[in-house]
Amino acid sequence: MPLFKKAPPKVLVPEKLSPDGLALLRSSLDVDERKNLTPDELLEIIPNYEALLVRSETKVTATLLRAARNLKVVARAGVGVDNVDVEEATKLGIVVVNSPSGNIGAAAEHTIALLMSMARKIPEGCASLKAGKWERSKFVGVEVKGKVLGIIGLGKVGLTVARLAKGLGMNVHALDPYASPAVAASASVKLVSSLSELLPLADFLTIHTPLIASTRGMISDTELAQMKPGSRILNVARGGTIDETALLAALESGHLGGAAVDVFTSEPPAPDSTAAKLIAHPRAVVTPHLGASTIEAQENVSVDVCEQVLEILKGSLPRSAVNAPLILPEEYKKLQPFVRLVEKMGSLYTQHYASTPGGSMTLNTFDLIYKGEVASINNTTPLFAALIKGLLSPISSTEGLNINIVNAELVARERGIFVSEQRSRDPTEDSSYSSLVILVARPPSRASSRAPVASENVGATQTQQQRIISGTCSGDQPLITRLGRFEALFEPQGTLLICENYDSPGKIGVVGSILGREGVNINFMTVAPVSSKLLAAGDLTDIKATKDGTTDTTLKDDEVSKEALMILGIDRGVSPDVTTDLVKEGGVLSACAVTL
Ligand SMILES: NC(=O)c1ccc[n+]([C@@H]2O[C@H](COP(=O)([O-])OP(=O)(O)OC[C@H]3O[C@@H](n4cnc5c(N)ncnc54)[C@H](O)[C@@H]3O)[C@@H](O)[C@H]2O)c1
Ligand SMILES: O=C(O)[C@H](O)COP(=O)(O)O
Repeated sequence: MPLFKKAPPKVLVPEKLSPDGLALLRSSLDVDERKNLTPDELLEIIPNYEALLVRSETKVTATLLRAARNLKVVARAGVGVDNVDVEEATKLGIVVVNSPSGNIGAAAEHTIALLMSMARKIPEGCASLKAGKWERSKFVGVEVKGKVLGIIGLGKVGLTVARLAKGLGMNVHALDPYASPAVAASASVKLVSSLSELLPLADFLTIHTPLIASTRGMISDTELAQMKPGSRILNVARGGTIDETALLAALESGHLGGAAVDVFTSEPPAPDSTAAKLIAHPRAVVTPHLGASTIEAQENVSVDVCEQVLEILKGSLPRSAVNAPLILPEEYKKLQPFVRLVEKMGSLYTQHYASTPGGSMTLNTFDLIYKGEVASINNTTPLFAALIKGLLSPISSTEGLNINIVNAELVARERGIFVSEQRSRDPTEDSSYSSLVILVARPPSRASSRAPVASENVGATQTQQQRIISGTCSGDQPLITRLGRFEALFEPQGTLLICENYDSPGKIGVVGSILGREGVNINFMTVAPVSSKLLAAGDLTDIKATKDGTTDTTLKDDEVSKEALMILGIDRGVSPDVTTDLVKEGGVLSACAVTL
């Protein structure tokens, strides 16, 4: 069965990405590889695409994002998202994902390769030999063993570089105000507390920070002057962390013994720029942003982001959204089935309750209650977003309403939907389920669109029985366990016909023949009786509550227990005429079709 019901979503790939990831997309998406597009060409075609896959060359500007009417995701096949206007993407509800660790090893190894090249003058020796010369005494290098490597930024790449450098026998000192002393100690790295402490120590200095306000121009004339004469510097992080003019001057004056640079303030550097002069300097070893350019790293990042693109276009959670609350990888597996469940519950709510004649979304204030094991999920933002998406997707065009974890709260606020999330770690009242999610509609009130998850006490909801849906997950499979006053057990999947009726002989046959007349096949059927707990509690007013919140005065007390919901899985949607006939001719109390 195709993954997407309509035409496959279109994906634009304007840069070279490893085919391994793209192969994952091609079976279900329309992948368009268009290299060497000018910014104007990109702007012109971007409205046709739902996903954009880039590396560091494509500038994903605010103008481009605003023009991208159908864009749901920008995937950066790499770490740095400095070429993407993440703030604008967030405002527009476009998810930005990256691959935070796919190229770490490659970047660290490239740093070591440049370090050794610079120490042993490999590029110069190589160029000289290729030019037909044999100049052995000209290219005498230095050993790195026993030398001090200073690292600025002891994150993923910095720490990997530290470990590799320790293997080469170097003494490693690092400056990173946010690094864990325990992690540094585990890699035998001595943490220092300031640049002025680190710079005079280092024989080699390497930068591994992001380019942010505190690191822009972090190494300039003053800092270079504090380094040992003849020391060497490396930048495989981001252009702009080292001031290129100051670096060129320090090389020209002979103060620095060498510089190895993979990244530049402007890429590719303009012909007459300072960076171009730096590149031309004889003691500079340079590469054109090749830190992540290994077959392995490109496979890693490509597969990583392509998987995420598929997830997002299917409406699921991305692993590494840059502009969304972080979902811990260990929570992802646990969360995913519940995200699907809650979205289905929201959609069922709108289609079942809002489809009541005269019904509407007037009950727009909800309790979303997590009970049992699901209550231990710390980050419930994806569940909140799934509810908003489920509630609204049946009543809005998918193009217009691009709800995701990034913009759900804003959309909810704009739509006047208020959700109070509550949790109870107590076992669920129905001990056969280890987790239950309960959605209860409350009379409208003005509150925050998303009240904090806090309460351990969910007793307050017990009187709000009318519009209530509860569900659980069996493995990865969402199941609805309660719909209104009926105890159910069905998969919220496909088109379902939900009929309320008196549980009497022959009813199923009549419904079946009306559907047969219309050429509708029944795939499965289940009957949901009135909740035994409600009957035991004897609150008949509550039991007699109708779907639209009023009380059914025609229902005799002894008839209550005979009521049931008939839930039929059918192979297509049915017209309102069919549901009207079911009530008129089939003798059911109410009927509605939902597609989940
Ligand atoms: N050349 C390439 O192809 C290539 C490949 C991969 C990564 N990178 C770049 O390498 C850099 C590091 O990547 P990462 O994945 O290790 O990032 P990371 O976020 O894991 O690590 C960055 C570290 O810098 C530290 N830091 C932040 N501000 C600092 C400051 N003012 N002083 C000292 N330390 C500071 C942070 O605490 C963090 O530990 C990034 O700029 C990334 O874009 C380049
Ligand atoms: O941020 C990154 O991942 C690196 O700088 C690699 O960039 P690239 O994908 O353009 O090689």
